[in-house]
Amino acid sequence: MTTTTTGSPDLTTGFAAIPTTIIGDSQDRFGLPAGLHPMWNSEPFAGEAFTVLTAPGDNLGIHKALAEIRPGQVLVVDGGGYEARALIGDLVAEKARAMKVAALVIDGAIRDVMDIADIGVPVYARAVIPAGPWKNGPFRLSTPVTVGGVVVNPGDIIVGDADGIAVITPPRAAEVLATCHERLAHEEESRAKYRELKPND
Ligand SMILES: O=C([O-])CC(=O)C(=O)O
Ligand SMILES: [Mg+2]
Repeated sequence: MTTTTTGSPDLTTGFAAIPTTIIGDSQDRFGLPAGLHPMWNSEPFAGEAFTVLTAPGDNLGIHKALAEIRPGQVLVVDGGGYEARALIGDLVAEKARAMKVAALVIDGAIRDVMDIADIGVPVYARAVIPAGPWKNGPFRLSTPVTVGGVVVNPGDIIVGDADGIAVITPPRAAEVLATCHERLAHEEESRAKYRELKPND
């Protein structure tokens, strides 16, 4: 079954300026995939999820997804967390850049990591390994998936920064974004106060 609910572009853009830590804290510290890390020092991003569920180590579905994905969307791939075979490399990253994809979030491994940094598409994954992918399927597109233990539905808002990934469900997005702004203001107050502390205060 496919569930597609779309967040408004304004809300999605609004989240790009919010740290993933604050987003997590603003939704009871849920919605934060574990084990996926930025593969290079990319800029923060936010976009809607285009999901792929694939057999571990097989990227046929990723190629099919890149023919359908829209500019600004985030390709979210449930590869079952398999780390022994890369699901993408520089060629897939080149394709993603051409399609103006906001980022690639891979619950699996990648390769060609140096070239990917040059290409400039943010990529989050579990591991780097030279072994390449099979290209046989099976796969499903635009279906609910799990990445790093978090369910991602097509159209969920995906945010990434140096700390990792946050997932926001569109029906809660406006409320979560408002809570994020409150928390940012509160943290700024605490930060200012702590800066004034002297030893033994
Ligand atoms: O062979 C593949 O599909 C993965 C890869 O190395 C690339 O995308 O450059
Ligand atoms: Mg390659």
